[in-house]
Amino acid sequence: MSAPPRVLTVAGSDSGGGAGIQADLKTMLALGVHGMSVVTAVTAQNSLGVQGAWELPAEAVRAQYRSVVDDIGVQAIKTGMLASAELVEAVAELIGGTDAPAVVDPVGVSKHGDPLLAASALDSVRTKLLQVATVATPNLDEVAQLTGVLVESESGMAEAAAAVLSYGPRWVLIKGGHLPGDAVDLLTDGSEEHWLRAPRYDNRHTHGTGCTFASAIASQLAKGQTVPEAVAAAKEYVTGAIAAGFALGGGIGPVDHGWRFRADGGA
Ligand SMILES: Nc1ncnc2c1ncn2[C@@H]1O[C@H](COP(=O)(O)OP(=O)(O)OP(=O)(O)O)[C@@H](O)[C@H]1O
Ligand SMILES: Cc1ncc(COP(=O)(O)O)c(N)n1
Repeated sequence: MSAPPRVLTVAGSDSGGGAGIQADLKTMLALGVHGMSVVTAVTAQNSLGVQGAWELPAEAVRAQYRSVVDDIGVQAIKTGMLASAELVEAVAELIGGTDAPAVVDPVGVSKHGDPLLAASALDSVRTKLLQVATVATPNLDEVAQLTGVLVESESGMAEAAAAVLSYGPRWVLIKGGHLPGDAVDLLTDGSEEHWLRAPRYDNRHTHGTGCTFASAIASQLAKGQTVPEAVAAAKEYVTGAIAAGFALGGGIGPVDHGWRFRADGGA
């Protein structure tokens, strides 16, 4: 049997299993690729928030990355929580030296508002990490932090996209999930514009949406799709996962990474 495409996530661990490394690996399994991980930080986290976070030394991050890339190889990479300027710079350098598309989710804070990236790392994200991204996937809060552009409606998304593209990613996906109305995102490389629209589900259990979306894009890229094809397929997957999100614990539950298996009556 031939091996499935291989996808690497470089991200933080979410002990609650809804976001971070755990969301990424579940998404990769659901989309039929072989998921691998470089852990950047460990969080003590649940449906109520982040109770603690511990960053790994840059040396441990580099060693995990080399172990995977040098032996197994990767067809796509996804980055999530990178915690500090030192880790952002180390990861940007590693990705820059690897011949695989990279989906960069510039994670800043958790859904509960807990910081997952030091303020002192923002400049490294702007000048080092975005440059090596094939697709950058900021939400509107991350757009504001990185570029100063405040988006209050769909009409502001193109300006936000141009501001992010000025830092060098090939494509940017501006996620409008935090706006009212339909869940609308804009994908552009500065010449093509693709608007992705889905119904908004009135479901508070949306922990992990951003991680899931970015990992789904990386999985589809690893299968050989173009960026617009990969983002369209990933949008369909994340929308189904949000629609099926379920309650766990006393707060915000996770999206359902296994919704397609369950829809088929399996799992
Ligand atoms: N209630 C919802 N119903 C349908 N789609 C949604 C909903 N909320 C967000 N989305 C979509 O989910 C995807 C992720 O967007 P979002 O803006 O939530 O990312 P994010 O804030 O980075 O996620 P996270 O908070 O997990 O980091 C986008 O395609 C967005 O349009
Ligand atoms: C380790 C880790 N990575 C990313 C997120 C963002 O996900 P969300 O915004 O849904 O909390 C998170 N909460 N934890």
